[in-house]
Amino acid sequence: MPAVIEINGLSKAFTRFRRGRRVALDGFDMLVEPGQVHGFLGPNGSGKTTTLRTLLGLVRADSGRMALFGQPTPHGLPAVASRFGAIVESPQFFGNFTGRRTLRLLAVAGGVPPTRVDEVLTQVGLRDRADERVKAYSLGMKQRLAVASALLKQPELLILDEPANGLDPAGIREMRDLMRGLAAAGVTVLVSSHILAEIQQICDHVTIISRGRRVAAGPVEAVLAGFDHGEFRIRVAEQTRAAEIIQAAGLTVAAHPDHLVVAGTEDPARISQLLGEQGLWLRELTPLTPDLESVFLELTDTRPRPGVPRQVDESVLPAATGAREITISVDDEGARS
Ligand SMILES: Nc1ncnc2c1ncn2[C@@H]1O[C@H](COP(=O)(O)OP(=O)(O)OP(=O)(O)O)[C@@H](O)[C@H]1O
Repeated sequence: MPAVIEINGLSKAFTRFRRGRRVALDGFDMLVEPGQVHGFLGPNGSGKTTTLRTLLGLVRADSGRMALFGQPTPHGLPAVASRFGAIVESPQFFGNFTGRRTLRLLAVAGGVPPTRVDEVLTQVGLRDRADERVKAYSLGMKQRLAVASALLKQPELLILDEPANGLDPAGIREMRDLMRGLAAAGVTVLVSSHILAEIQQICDHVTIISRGRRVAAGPVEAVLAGFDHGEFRIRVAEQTRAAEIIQAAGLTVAAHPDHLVVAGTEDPARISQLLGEQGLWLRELTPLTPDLESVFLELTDTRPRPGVPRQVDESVLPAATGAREITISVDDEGARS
């Protein structure tokens, strides 16, 4: 079965009047396989929207190859148009139309049976409000209407650019549940977002982009595992003495104001034994497992630094030196390569 989305070496620079060229994509690669809920992460200005717009034929690439369901794009788009739905720009609806009328018109225009309208309204949880005018909808309801419009064709792939943008926590949660439901129904989902905790909760795979290049890709857990340094946070009453004992045993210790970070052993029992033998009792011993946010900040080098103003468009930063790419794939037997 061909990949749902395959992008190789995609490059795009925008030429701005009297302001020179801005490189948005610089040899970007991406692979999305059927059934994945794939998170697409990157700082502001890293090239996410440009990638999606180029894939959908809205922007012309300078170079590189892209395919949707094995069909090269943009030329092959008509052949696969009925197989995917995408919300890449903020959708604009007529405020005076009801949600139901909006979807009915879109169904007619797309040659979709009108019975689909109620199905998608139910799917996105808008059925009770379907006969209200769109201008009375909250932002979250408008987002759902947009998702409903993309679902009319029963797509195999749904592409969502920042679906949680502007939503309150309840709205984000609803959007998350909606995406989970779609994934459970077998829809492949590609979702770009800044909300890393959300991505970590709903996505099984991830691609991280920085300055127009892929810097990490693979199953979320495998990408995180690549950043697991096998550290433990410990709290103990006599911190200085504890640090000396641990160091003397050949482990490494970093002291923080109210805790120590210990590395050099995979076995937490070793730490408690070392300290217990010297009459020191642990108040806390926690494995430090990386989360997507810390991995993202490390890979994209966008961690805020005290006293240093942050540049919000990543594409204007000087290229990071020593950037590494982590690509982790899992073969059919589940073995990592
Ligand atoms: N039409 C355009 N003309 C000129 N520059 C553009 C255009 N579209 C995008 N860019 C520039 O390309 C770079 C990448 O933009 P893009 O919108 O793809 O980033 P993004 O990762 O989606 O960012 P955000 O998370 O802020 O939406 C930015 O510097 C942006 O200003």
